[in-house]
Amino acid sequence: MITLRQKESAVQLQIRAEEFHDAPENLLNLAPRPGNLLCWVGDKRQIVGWGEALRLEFSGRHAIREASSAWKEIADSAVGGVPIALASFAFGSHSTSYLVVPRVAIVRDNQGTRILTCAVDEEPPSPQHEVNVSREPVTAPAGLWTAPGRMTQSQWEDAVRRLIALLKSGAAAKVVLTRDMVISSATPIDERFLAQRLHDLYPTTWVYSVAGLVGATPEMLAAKRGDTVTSRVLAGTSEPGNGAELLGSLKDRSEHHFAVESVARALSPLSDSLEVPQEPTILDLPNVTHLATDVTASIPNASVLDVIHALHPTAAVCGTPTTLAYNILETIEGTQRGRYSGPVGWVDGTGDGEFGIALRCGQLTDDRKSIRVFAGGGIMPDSVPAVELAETRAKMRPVLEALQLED
Ligand SMILES: C=C(O[C@@H]1C=C(C(=O)O)C=C[C@H]1O)C(=O)O
Repeated sequence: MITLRQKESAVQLQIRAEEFHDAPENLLNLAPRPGNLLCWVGDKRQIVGWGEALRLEFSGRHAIREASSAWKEIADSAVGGVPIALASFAFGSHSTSYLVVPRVAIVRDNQGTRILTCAVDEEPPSPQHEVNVSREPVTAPAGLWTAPGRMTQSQWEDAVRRLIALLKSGAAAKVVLTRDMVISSATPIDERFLAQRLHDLYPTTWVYSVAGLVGATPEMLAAKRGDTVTSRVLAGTSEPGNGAELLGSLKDRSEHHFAVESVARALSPLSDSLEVPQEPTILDLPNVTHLATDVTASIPNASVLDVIHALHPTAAVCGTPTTLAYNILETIEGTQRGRYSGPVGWVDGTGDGEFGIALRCGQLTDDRKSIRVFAGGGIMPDSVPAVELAETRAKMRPVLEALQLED
């Protein structure tokens, strides 16, 4: 595996691509061992990869922009096929972002299932051989326990109270506040198990695993195919089944409006045309119900990485106005979000790809014996701290349920 840090992209990717005849229904089962699963599993497209042919690391405020130009250079000089990478970007400028080209990737879309193998400056491995290697059995973790993260639940409620007071004094209109908790395990957590459970329990989400960040997001930051970009904005949350109440709630409608506005404002300068529905719809998930708006744009001459660079961070995960909200959340929340609430997804050599927002997820430690789970919610001047706390608990539920833990 070759790791490159910012601005070094003079490598040549070599690719082998073959049809995968008789591919199994479940591609996640193919990953041979825990520790290096790379995946993006949605209903229309599934990418399951393992091993790293190339890893690019970025940090600082321009991580996404730098990744975009590095990837373009690498993709343009690739030989043997169109490469694919999975990537996960930090929410803020303090943490590291990753773009990884899997050594082996199985890609399923409406054109069928393919095996891609990839290497830098050498012949890639045989695709057929790689899918027939022996596999370690997938294991459920045993002996799990939980502990608070940076704040206990009641400390977090206090932080929400302080934030509400600030918002009432006019410091910002909306700030998204995050909470974390830590799940520890006596045995290493197999991320193939976690990803499979998330997919089974939350089949309408996109399940991802990149460099130890594993989750199931319902929020599409940007999907780009040719010139067409779609973005699914979520903000405004209630218990499952309470869609009608959400549609009638002024607080949730304003919170949602801020998020849609931030996406429309970011896409507008790049777009030939932009469609923003007037009214939100309802997205029902097993753990929560959200207000949702699907924005569509026509954006020529840009890769999906350029589009997410323009979009991140949206008001759905940061707040309004962006810079004020960002500064406030850094002080009050104090949680190192890492790559939680940053863009996560895939990009191919043509610049097409899909990036969700890394929500409903946890970050595994290197030894996989613990996972830090994150969830947040948009706080408005009229928010109720106990309701916001319950919302974060519901948003943490996917990872807890997947690990067979109670809240
Ligand atoms: C911040 C999270 O979710 C975001 C915040 C929402 C809200 O405040 O209503 C809804 C969906 C997401 O955009 C999370 O899941 O951790």
